[in-house]
Amino acid sequence: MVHYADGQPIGDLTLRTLAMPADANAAGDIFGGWVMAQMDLACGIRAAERAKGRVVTAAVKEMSFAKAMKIGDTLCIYTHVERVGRTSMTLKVEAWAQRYLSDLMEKVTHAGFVMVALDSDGKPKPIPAES
Ligand SMILES: CCCCCCCCCCCCCCCC(=O)SCCNC(=O)CCNC(=O)[C@H](O)C(C)(C)COP(=O)(O)OP(=O)(O)OC[C@H]1O[C@@H](n2cnc3c(N)ncnc32)[C@H](O)[C@@H]1OP(=O)(O)O
Repeated sequence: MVHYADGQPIGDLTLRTLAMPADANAAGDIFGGWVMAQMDLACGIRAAERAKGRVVTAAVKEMSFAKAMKIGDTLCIYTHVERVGRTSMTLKVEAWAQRYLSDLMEKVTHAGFVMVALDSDGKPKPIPAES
């Protein structure tokens, strides 16, 4: 049973992974770019499921790093499809750290991602109705 320090996560748990020494600077802080890459992967998974096919990241908005992620923390990424347009969708993404060997979960980062569905030629394609 985990304990959430900053309210409850919004969205569905889409990805979990462990922050390793190779992902950190000399002070043990995990690089923001690594966290962002994991958020991109989570959005790719969630958006591909919704679009039922290939997607790309068109834009990343409102990203802010509220707390540091440390070596040994488990990164938990939650995604929520906030808006579905014609070929694009906007996802709200939250990154939480389950602190090393503890049940404490803290929100470290959040952002908005715009993902676009593509056809096999790499052109934007309409997102199908939800089934
Ligand atoms: C089947 C189940 C599988 C499940 C399991 C799958 C697992 C498998 C997971 C793989 C996960 C990989 C996830 C990697 C994700 C990357 O890392 S992809 C690499 C990085 N991204 C790129 O390289 C994208 C490069 N850019 C492009 O290709 C083009 O600019 C784009 C994004 C396709 C847009 O093309 P365009 O010709 O400008 O298209 P346009 O018609 O003007 O706009 C299309 C839509 O995008 C919107 N848009 C375009 N630019 C922007 C912007 N800057 N801001 C906001 N909206 C924008 C438009 O408003 C429009 O929206 P709608 O009104 O149609 O809803």
